[in-house]
Amino acid sequence: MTILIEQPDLDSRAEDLQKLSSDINELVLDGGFVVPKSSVSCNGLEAEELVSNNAFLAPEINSFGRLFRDYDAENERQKSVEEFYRLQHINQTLDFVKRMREEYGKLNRVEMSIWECCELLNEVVDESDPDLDEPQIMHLLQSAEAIRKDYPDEDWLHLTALIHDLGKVLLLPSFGGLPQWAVVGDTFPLGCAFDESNVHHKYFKENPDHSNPAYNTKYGIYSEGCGLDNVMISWGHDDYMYLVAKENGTTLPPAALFIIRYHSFYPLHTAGGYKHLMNEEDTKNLQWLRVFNKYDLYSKSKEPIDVEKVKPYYLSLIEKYFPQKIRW
Ligand SMILES: O[C@H]1[C@H](O)[C@@H](O)[C@H](O)[C@@H](O)[C@H]1O
Ligand SMILES: [Fe+2]
Ligand SMILES: [Fe+2]
Repeated sequence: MTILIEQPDLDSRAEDLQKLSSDINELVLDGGFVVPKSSVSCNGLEAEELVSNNAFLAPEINSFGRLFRDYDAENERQKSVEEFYRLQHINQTLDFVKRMREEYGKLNRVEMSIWECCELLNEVVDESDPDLDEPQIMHLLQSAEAIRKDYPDEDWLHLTALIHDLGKVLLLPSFGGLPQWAVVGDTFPLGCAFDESNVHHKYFKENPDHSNPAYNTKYGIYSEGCGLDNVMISWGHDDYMYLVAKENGTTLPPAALFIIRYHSFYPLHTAGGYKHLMNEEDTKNLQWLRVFNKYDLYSKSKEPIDVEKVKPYYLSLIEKYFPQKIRW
């Protein structure tokens, strides 16, 4: 027990509190990323072994003092998040996704390096996220540094974390200035019934595909085990960044591309919906995505990262896995 004999001045109390909160954060992070280390390499794709032993202890509260991904909480922020999902669920249709993929697949808008894009992301605000109001570059670095700490030898995972949300530049005018509902938020397949594992599922009722008999059955236009590569997923930052990485000839492994492409597909990777569309390869890659997801979600905190300090490391990874200038 501690006995306080003197009332500390306000400044030093504020400092103490800050220190305490950063210690707690440190603890939460340490406790939050307990994933068994192993020497598995990505090419061996033995993440399964790694995940099944996963002793993961997730932190319970986000930096607003609330549960992570609590879409039913009663507060102002949730109201705007819900409005975001209403628009997203009404406007994402199979036809829209097809048009977007074709249009953005041309990669004829901008030429720049990966790091330049990281810096651009600071201009971007994500209205779908109930857990984050820090600049996006902090989120990239926080998730990359957290996964690097637990998987020091898997440098491909560090870079994957750094770039996974870069597709959010679609919100910027030079990338077409798409509306939030066409860029962020959880993703889901089009061309088959909307599963109840989607958050705020009720708003799909107003989506024109909902009443189309070709699209509103369990399989819709797909078949059992057809593979996610053949499924049209709602358009946004995931699929765009996947296209950018792939078409610019990244040497990142397939698991990295899978993570980038499906990291917002919570209805599948967290809620377990739509599994009937997966093939064997998806099942293997999903193990890595699940590892990644913990770091993506639970590293969101107020703990700042010294950008200049870590920048040289990430520049070396970018150089290893990407050409200098790439097409966006
Ligand atoms: O609000 C979040 C955020 O926008 C993430 O970047 C995305 O990956 C999530 O799935 C989404 O729900
Ligand atoms: Fe994301
Ligand atoms: Fe993210």
